[in-house]
Amino acid sequence: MIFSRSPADPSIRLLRHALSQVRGHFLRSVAWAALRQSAFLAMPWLLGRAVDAGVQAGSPGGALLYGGAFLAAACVEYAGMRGWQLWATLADNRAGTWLRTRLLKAILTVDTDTLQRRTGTFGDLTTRATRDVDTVLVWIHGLTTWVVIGLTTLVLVPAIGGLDPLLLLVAAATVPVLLVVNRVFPPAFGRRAEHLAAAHGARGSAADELLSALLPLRGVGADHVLVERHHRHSAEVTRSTMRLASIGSVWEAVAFSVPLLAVTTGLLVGGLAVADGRITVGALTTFVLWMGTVSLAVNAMTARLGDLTEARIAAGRIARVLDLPEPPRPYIGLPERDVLRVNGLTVRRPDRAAVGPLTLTAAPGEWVVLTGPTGSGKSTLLRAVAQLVPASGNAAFGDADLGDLDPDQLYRLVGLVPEGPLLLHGTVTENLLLPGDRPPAEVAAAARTAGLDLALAQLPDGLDTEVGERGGALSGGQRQLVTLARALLRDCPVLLLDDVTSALDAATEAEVLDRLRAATADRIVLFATHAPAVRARADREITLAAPGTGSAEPGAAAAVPAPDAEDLAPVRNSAREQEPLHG
Ligand SMILES: Nc1ncnc2c1ncn2[C@@H]1O[C@H](COP(=O)(O)OP(=O)(O)OP(=O)(O)O)[C@@H](O)[C@H]1O
Repeated sequence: MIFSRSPADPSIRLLRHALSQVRGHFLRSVAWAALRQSAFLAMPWLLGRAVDAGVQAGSPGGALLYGGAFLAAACVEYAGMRGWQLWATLADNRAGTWLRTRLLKAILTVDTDTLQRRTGTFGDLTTRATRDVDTVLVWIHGLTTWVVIGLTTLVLVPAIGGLDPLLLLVAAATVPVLLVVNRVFPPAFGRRAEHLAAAHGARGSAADELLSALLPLRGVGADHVLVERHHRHSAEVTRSTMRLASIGSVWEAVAFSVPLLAVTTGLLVGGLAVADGRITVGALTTFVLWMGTVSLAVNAMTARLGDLTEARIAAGRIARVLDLPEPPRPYIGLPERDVLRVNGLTVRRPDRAAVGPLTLTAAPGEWVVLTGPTGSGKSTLLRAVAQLVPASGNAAFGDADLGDLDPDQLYRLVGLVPEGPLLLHGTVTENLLLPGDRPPAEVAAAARTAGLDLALAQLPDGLDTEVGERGGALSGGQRQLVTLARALLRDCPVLLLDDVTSALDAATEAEVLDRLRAATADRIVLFATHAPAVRARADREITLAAPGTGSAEPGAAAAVPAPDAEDLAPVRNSAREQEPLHG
């Protein structure tokens, strides 16, 4: 039924795509399900024949023969069921891995602004990668059931008609009732399922925030706000779950009672037919068992319709993230070192003052400081240079526009160290090697350049020190040094450093900056900061205007020479780039 929908619908497109990834496993599960259902449908007939041979014809040999055939069919049914479930499970597992891998790739390659705009929020990415993917997998797993339902209809319509047309009429009478039931319930079920998915998403965000911000907010006595917010979202999840369950239970109960009523009616009608001698006791036995199968098939159909409704909603939520990445770009030949040219880079966000424009040219070995009032856009512009935020204007390395590069190639070229250092649970070394393995000598050199050796001297296990949850077992300054060393290990020709020394004491900061300056003699460094020590070591400085006050003309954020250490009066805004101080 999914295939009848418009392929333009992203959720249907995604469901189809996920299914096509596991076509082989799915078809095998279909074959096993068909085998299982054939045996399952034959069993009532064989039992009926055994009853007739034994009871009606008084032939123990015949009863034994049909009884044996019944057992053989039961064995085939058992084997078929195992094969069906095994291949269906393999199919949904593989589809899950494929979906999660795509989702993670998409999240890693897309900029956070776009992600937020398209998905509405950051936090429920977790829900998309877990609950939503699982919902799609339930649908894939249950899809084979349609084969079972189809086979049951194909076989049982003529078979029950062959027993007695009146019995077929009783069985057929259930169909319009079920059609009505399945027309009434899915829309309401779908709306409530959507509400539940959104509630899970909001709770995911609240949980994320609770984990990441609990400590800082506890410091100002506001941690209860996070806890209460999480409770509120949890309560909404409970309410939505109950609302969905209440309609789901009515739907299932109605769908279950209709075939049961049909069985009861069938027994009455069948009993009369036996009394009239129109059918045998064995045929009545067969009919009653087959009606049980009809009841199972109807239940399964109801459940599968519910799965499809939920899977479409979940797939739509996943598709909103998956549709984000740009098509893959080919690798292009690039020089090891070249000039960085930023031309009119401007970030515009809804309801916010534009940030930029930023225009600059920097040659290998140059340090350019980006300074300006709080909120003037230093971090945003660094992220825009790194292509992590959509921006107008452009940034190029030599002749290559950074926006045209494959993300992997881009991040070998441009290393961004963001303002808030992020470490993962593990040792210092493990955190340094997150981007990839490097020889110990290189790790030691990067650690030294970043001044990590100074910090490590205070730590019990040096590079093997455990950093704790999100680096919480290190000081803020130590965390900054680890993230700086991690970026240095990438040996990128362009380094974008966002206030990476803000948590260091003056002496450590001076030492780290001197080492960094020496180690980046052939690299371009763009440093966003207010720090006098950095500004004193820079070749040039670009001062951004306060938010909302900048000129719309390119060059409003232009470069001026960096001040000397002792001459750190506020720098002027200038619309022209001035001569560098050094080299
Ligand atoms: N994800 C976002 N969505 C919308 N606006 C944002 C986002 N991130 C930052 N901004 C806004 O962009 C502006 C520039 O922020 P940015 O962090 O670049 O400033 P900054 O100069 O680095 O500030 P600071 O000196 O405080 O680090 C601010 O007004 C900020 O509120």
